Amino acid sequence: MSVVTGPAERSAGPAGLDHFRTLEARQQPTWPDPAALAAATGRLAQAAPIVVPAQADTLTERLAAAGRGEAFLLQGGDCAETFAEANADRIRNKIRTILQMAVVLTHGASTPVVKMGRMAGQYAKPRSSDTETRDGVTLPAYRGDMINGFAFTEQDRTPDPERLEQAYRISSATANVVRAFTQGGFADLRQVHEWNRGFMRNPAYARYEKTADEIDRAIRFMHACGADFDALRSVEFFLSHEALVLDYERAMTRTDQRTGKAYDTSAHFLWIGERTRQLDGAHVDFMSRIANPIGVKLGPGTTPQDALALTERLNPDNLPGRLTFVTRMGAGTVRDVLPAIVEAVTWSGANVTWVTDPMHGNTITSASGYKTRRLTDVLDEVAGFFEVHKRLGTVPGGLHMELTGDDVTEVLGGSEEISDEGLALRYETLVDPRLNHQQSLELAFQVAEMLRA
Ligand SMILES: O=C[C@H](O)[C@H](O)COP(=O)(O)O
Ligand SMILES: C=C(OP(=O)(O)O)C(=O)O
Repeated sequence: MSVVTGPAERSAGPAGLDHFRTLEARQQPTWPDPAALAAATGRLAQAAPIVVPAQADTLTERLAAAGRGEAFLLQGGDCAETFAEANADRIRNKIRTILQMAVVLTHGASTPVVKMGRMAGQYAKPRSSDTETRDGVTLPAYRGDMINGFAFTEQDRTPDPERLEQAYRISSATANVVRAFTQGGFADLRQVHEWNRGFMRNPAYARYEKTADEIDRAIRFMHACGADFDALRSVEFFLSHEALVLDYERAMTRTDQRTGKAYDTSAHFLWIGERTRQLDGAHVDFMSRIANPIGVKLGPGTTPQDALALTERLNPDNLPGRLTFVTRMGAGTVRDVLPAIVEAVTWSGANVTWVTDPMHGNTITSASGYKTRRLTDVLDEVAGFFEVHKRLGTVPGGLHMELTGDDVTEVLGGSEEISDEGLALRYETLVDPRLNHQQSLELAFQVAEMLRA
């Protein structure tokens, strides 16, 4: 835990943007060389933005619609992106998975699905412990490629500010590839539906055939009505990550010429994690001063008072779409803890978009020692989230998932059953387990059924 320090010339930045430097900032790296940090963030402060403020404003409108039940958010991507895997194949696979899920969810929800990647910036992780010990050797914990390397050597594990610039360059390149895939015909609705049909060829997935048939018929109906499918060849796709490393987020913040407001141009949407959402902490202060749409993760220890205080602090103007609460309670807890929070916020009149993260409250260690999750728990938390909102007459606005487009074996279960022994086959995540491509699609089909119900 440390107070973030930075170059003096920015300590009195516009609109108190640097006030966070006087507050406690949890989960920050201990940079060994302050001069190198100042040089790196100074260069970042001059760099071109990754996203522009107008796109962030568009997302605020989309999230407001999700808050009213007129759209549904699908946010997904790696737990921790890595520099090594920021290549076209991996990015394409992830986008394809999200697009496939989105078609199924659009059908289930009968509303537009807002598509958002945990991508192009998800390079920093909060950790339970500052250090890791192996065979009697203790080194700093791996905190994400933006900070240090995964290899267990002193050199790799020492936080290196040059990595902030590398994260910026790789995120910019990723954003470019994302735009190429989502604007260039790859997103064609008919093609995406064909991929889902391919998924159905596996007998294990026959139970989803009815939904696929219905989507088929809907597409043929649209075609018969003369729908312009060429206009559906590109999709809106937004970028997001956890705003954890405040030196990076501050350096990427620019004043918007149109409005004079500050926007963090590292992503359209940023969220504060469960471990850094202290009301008087640096993260909440910094995020209260930027105009992007933002999220806060709420774990099972959240009280209704905590949630209310966050709405007042982070969205004093009560702008719809500005604030999303991403609840991650755990399958066994969501039905007990979530109702009081939703009720209190709803009664206060605060505009909040409610999203479920069914991953982070359901992490377990397998008998074979892997950090994993059960697909059944993930689905159960989503079901609990829908049940609570249905009971209260409030709006379940979306899903926040850790997933990948590849055939990894990190989460237990699924129709192509991944067992405890199977985890070792392709366990590739550097921090938390992700749904693989097939599991992600299965989840989408099951959530579509919940949405229709
Ligand atoms: O993604 C969430 C956290 O970074 C992660 O769960 C922390 O994991 P740890 O307990 O292994 O540090
Ligand atoms: C760390 C994360 O989640 P949480 O803050 O909910 O634990 C995350 O989403 O990567």
